[in-house]
Amino acid sequence: MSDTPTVLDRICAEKRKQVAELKGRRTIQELLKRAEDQAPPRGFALSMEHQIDKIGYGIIAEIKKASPSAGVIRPNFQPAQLARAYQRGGAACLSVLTDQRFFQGSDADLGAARSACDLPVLRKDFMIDPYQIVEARALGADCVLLIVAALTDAELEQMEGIALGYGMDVILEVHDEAEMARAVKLKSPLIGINNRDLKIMKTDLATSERLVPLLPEGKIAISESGLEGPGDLKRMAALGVRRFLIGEALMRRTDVEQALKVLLAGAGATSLA
Ligand SMILES: O=C(O)c1ccccc1NCC(=O)[C@H](O)[C@H](O)COP(=O)(O)O
Repeated sequence: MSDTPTVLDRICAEKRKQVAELKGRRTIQELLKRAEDQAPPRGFALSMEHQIDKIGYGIIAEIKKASPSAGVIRPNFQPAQLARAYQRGGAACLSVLTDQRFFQGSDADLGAARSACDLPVLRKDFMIDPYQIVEARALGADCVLLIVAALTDAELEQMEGIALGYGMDVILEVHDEAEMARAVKLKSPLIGINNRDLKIMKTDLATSERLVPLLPEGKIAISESGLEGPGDLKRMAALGVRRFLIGEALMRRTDVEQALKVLLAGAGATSLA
């Protein structure tokens, strides 16, 4: 075992510093008040259900300017425009990266994207403290993602409980069998299977192929990362997977509405009117 910190270790260490600093600037009481003042969550899981009923796929389309694995992906980055285009293109939900240091995102990106459309929004960040869950709701987020590899069982349970208490949905992200065994003990049915190994930054769709058949009854797979073309969606659909988190492949295209429509049509989606 190497002691060299992985990318995920570095991101989480940085996040701990940021959250400690944020707590000094904005008290949890202020955040709780702001979270209470928000309109109710838009129903993230439900929106995927509806879109699967309508067109056969529930796509979480991601708004991400840059990433540790790819550097800057989309220099001309306009979250509100992208959100509207994704909605027209057939997305069920949005994922908005709010991490600044590694993804060049911001909380303002989430607000701009959510206000520009009717889609439910995942606050895509690295959640290491319950404070960030309250903050996500205070920003208007409809869903949070918890990376099982980054949290203890007690932390997962606590953060999931806070999010579900707000009526938000929770995606529990796993990358191997041991993480999946921990995730399925929690309440949320949404299990995000990340095809990207966050330790070595390699993507392999075989991860979904290996893990999806192990999911217990009642749990729902979302295949995440490295999905590029219609063939990838069909390959996953053969496993029964209909929910996908897709970022880079769409963000690299000038016209993301058209790119999403082409992706869906190529994968056999129906009635994309
Ligand atoms: O995308 C990265 O390079 C990355 C690196 C370290 C931690 C997380 C990372 N990505 C976050 C994501 O969840 C992806 O943006 C999402 O699954 C979409 O992936 P893709 O379609 O491959 O952009």
